[in-house]
Amino acid sequence: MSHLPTPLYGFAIFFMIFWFGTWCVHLIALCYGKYKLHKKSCKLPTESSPLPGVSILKPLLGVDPNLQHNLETFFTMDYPLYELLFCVEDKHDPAIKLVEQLLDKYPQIDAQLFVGGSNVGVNPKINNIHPGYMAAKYDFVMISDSGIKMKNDTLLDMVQNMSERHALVHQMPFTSDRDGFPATFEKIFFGTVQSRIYLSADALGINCHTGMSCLLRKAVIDQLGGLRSFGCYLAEDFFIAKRVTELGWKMRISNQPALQNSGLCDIVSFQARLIRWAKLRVAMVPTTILLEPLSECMVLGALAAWSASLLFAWDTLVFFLVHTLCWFLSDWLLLSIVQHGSIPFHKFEFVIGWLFRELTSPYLFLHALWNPAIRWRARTFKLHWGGVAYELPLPHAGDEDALTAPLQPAPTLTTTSPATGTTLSTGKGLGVGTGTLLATKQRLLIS
Ligand SMILES: CCCCCCCC/C=C\CCCCCCCC(=O)N[C@@H](CO)[C@H](O)/C=C/CCCCCCCCCCCCC
Ligand SMILES: O=c1ccn([C@@H]2O[C@H](COP(=O)(O)OP(=O)(O)O[C@H]3OC[C@@H](O)[C@H](O)[C@H]3O)[C@@H](O)[C@H]2O)c(=O)[nH]1
Repeated sequence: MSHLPTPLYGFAIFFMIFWFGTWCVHLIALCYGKYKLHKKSCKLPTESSPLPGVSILKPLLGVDPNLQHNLETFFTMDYPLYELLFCVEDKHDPAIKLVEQLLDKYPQIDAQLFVGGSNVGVNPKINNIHPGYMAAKYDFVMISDSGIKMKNDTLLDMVQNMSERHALVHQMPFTSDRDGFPATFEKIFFGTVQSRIYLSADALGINCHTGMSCLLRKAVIDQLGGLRSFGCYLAEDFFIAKRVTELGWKMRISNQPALQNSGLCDIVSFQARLIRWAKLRVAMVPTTILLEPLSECMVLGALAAWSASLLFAWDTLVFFLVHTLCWFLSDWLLLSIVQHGSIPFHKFEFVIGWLFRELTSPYLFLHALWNPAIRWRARTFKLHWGGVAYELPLPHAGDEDALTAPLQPAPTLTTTSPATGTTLSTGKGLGVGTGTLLATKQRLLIS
C-alpha cells in the first residue's frame, strides 16, 4: 500500500468523504420526507385572518388525453377565493375549445382565457402566461403547468405553508398513478433520485425549485420587475427562487407533492425532458457537471469500493454490492414515503425500473453535455453560461429567411370578448411572418 502515489490516497479520501456525505443526504431525505410530506395543516382560517385570494396561471399548449380531467380539478377545489387564468399562445390551439367548454360547465368559477401570449422574453412559458399575470387581481399568484392535477385541498395546503416569512411555496415534483412502464419509470425517477435531492435541498435551504406548481407573493415578483424580468431565462423557476431568496424571503415545499398527470407518457419524451433539465442545470450551476455523475449509485459505489479497498483493504465487490443493496432499499423506502399509500406497481417492476434509471442516467447526462442545444416542444434554444437563453431560428425547406431572421413579434394589442371571457392579445404568433406561422403549425403538431 505504501508504494502507491500520494494523489491516489487523496482521491480515495475524497471519494470516501463524498460517499459518506451522500448517505447523509439519503438520511436527511428520508427523515425530512417522513416529517414534512402529507402532513395535514392544523392552521385554520379565522375571521381576523381569512384565506387570501389566489390568481392561478395555467399555461396551455396543445391537448393530451388527460388535460380535461386535470383542468377540471382546478374548478372543483375546496378553496374560497381564487381565479383561473388560462393562457394559450396560439389562436388555433385545440386547448382553447376545451377551456371554453369548461368555462361553460362551471360558470360559478371565476375564470378567464387569454389567447395570444406576449413577447417579453425568450421563455415561451413566460411569454404565454404574461397577459394572465398582468390581469391577476389577487396578492398571491400560482403558476401551474398543464399536466398538474390538484387534490381538493392542494391549494389550501400551499397557502397554509406560506407564512409571513415566505414568498414562494412550491410542490415537489411527483406523479399521479398511471398504468404502463413509462409511468412506473417516471414515478420511480421522481420518487427516488429527484425526491432525495429535492427534500434534502429544501431541508438545508438550497435552491432546487422546479416551477411546475408554485405559489408566489405577487408584490415580491413585482418588486423584482414582474414575471417579464425572468423571460430571458429558460429555467425561470430557478431564477425566481434565487432572486426571491436574495431579497431575504424564504421558500419551502408544500406538504403535498405535485401530481403530474400528463396523458402522454413515454420513455423517449421523458428522457428528452430529463436531458433538457440537465442542460439547464449544467449551464446554471456548472458544479453539477461533477456532482451529478458522482452522486449516482453505481458510479459512487464503484469509486467508494475502490477507495475502501485502497484505504482499508476491504473487498471491492462485497462493498459495491452492499452499497447498491442499501441504496436500493433506501430508494424503496423514500418512494413509499412520497407515495404515502399503496405503490401502484409490483416490487419486481420497481427492480426493473430502478435498474433502468440507474443504468441509463449517466448516458443521459453525457448526452446533455454533448449537445447543448435545448429542444422544448417545437422550439430550440441555447444557453449562455449562467442561464440566459436565446432561441435558435427554426430551419425549414424553402424558407431560407427562417434560418437567419429571428422571429419578429407584432406589437401587443389586447381585446376581450365579453361573451366568452376570452382575451385575445395579438403578440407573438398572430400577424407575424412565415417563419412564425410554420413554427406555430409545427408546435401544434408536436404538442
Ligand atoms: C455530498 C453529497 C452531495 C450531493 C450532490 C447532489 C448533486 C446534485 C445531483 C442532482 C441534481 C438534481 C437536481 C434535481 C432537481 C432539478 C430538476 C430540474 O432540473 N429542474 C429545472 C427545470 O424545471 C430547474 O430549472 C432547476 C432547478 C434547480 C437546479 C439546482 C441545481 C443544483 C442542485 C444541487 C443540489 C444539491 C443538493 C444537495 C443536498 C445536500
Ligand atoms: O412553448 C411552450 C412550452 C411550454 N409551455 C407550458 O409550460 C408548461 C411546462 O411545459 P412542459 O410540460 O413542456 O415542460 P416541463 O414540465 O419540463 O417544464 C418545467 O421545466 C422548465 C421550467 O421552465 C418549467 O417551469 C418547468 O415547469 C406547460 O404548462 C406548457 O403548456 C408553454 O406555454 N409554451
